[in-house]
Amino acid sequence: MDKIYIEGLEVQSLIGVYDWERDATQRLLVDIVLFSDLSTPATSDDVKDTLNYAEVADAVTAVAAHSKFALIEALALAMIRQIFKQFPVQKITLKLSKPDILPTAQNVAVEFTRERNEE
Ligand SMILES: Nc1nc2c(c(=O)[nH]1)N=C([C@H](O)[C@@H](O)CO)CN2
Repeated sequence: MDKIYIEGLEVQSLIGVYDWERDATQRLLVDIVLFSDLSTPATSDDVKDTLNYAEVADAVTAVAAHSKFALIEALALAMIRQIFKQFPVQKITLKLSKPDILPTAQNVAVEFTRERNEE
């Protein structure tokens, strides 16, 4: 299956388990793989025939901005659900990173792969 990638998308969200995380938004990074047959847009050269990655990035950014989850797991799945709601994609892999949170680790992240109707 062909793929569209969105890598290192920076978003802001109110996220975290602890009280001190509930006052200000934090920087998160999102990596997304959209599994989609790209044969038609590759031939037509028309954005109407494909998943517009700019629109997907906007949708995910909005989910982050308007949510208040404790866990990055919950936010990641909410992002996947919104993509399935708005776009005709059959399968998604989404990795959500919280890179600024642990002083002794470069990154922490969760990753989900889901197919439409199995979230
Ligand atoms: N599996 C997870 N573990 C933890 C999370 C999380 O979202 N998923 N979050 C926290 C805190 O909010 C963390 O970011 C600060 O220690 C702890 N563990």
